[in-house]
Amino acid sequence: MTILSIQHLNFGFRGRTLFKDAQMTIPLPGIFGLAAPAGSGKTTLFNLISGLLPSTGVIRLFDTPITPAVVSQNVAYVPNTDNAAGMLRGSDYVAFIAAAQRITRQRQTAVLHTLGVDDFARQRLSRYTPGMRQRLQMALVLLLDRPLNLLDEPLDDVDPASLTTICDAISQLGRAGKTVIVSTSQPDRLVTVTNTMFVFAEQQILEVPSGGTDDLTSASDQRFFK
Ligand SMILES: Nc1ncnc2c1ncn2[C@@H]1O[C@H](COP(=O)(O)OP(=O)(O)OP(=O)(O)O)[C@@H](O)[C@H]1O
Repeated sequence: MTILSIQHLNFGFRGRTLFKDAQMTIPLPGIFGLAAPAGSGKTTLFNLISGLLPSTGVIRLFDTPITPAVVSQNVAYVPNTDNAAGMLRGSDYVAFIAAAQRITRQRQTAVLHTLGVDDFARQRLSRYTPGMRQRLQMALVLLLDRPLNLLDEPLDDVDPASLTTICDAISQLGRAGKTVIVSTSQPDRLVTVTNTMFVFAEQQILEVPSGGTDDLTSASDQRFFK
């Protein structure tokens, strides 16, 4: 069963083409990077995979064309946006989602502890640093326990301790047989979790087989990376 298959993807905004007859395939579970400069289409690709944007292409998850039901059963998507529910405490936010998803209190407690979120769970989300916000989001990803996880820049701009903690959680997902796609505009931050990267070049999505960030210089324009 193929995890993700994208064929003949065409998409752009206001006359700017981001993807032109692009393909992308993930045949087996694993951890994958999506390394591209700011503004090149990483968030757009995640929105297309999760059906939030319409495309003319064919996108299949687990051999099934995407529908809201297929996405909600199989995908955890962490967008790279500030949480709108800023007045909520982190613990309330987790409890709200855990109740909707029927996740036990025991599992919540264990996962929040693993991510070190229990240290600041009582604080309001509006006071969170990027590292705290991403650790909380990562805790939710572990709790949701979905086969495909789309993480939009969870490592960019976080403090060193959060970087290590989040990388450990991503590795944990990989060991559990989940698939994770981690976008970044700072590919050096991904090297401890994967050396398999997708990059964008000439409106195509290319897989860089291995070798970490060295290969990115030839596949994409390194000047644009932060
Ligand atoms: N709703 C929209 N309407 C018009 N243009 C958009 C819209 N969303 C994104 N774009 C444009 O599409 C391009 C790709 O944006 P996208 O957010 O997918 O890039 P990105 O690689 O995720 O960037 P970043 O690293 O800054 O998050 C950008 O030029 C952006 O301005």
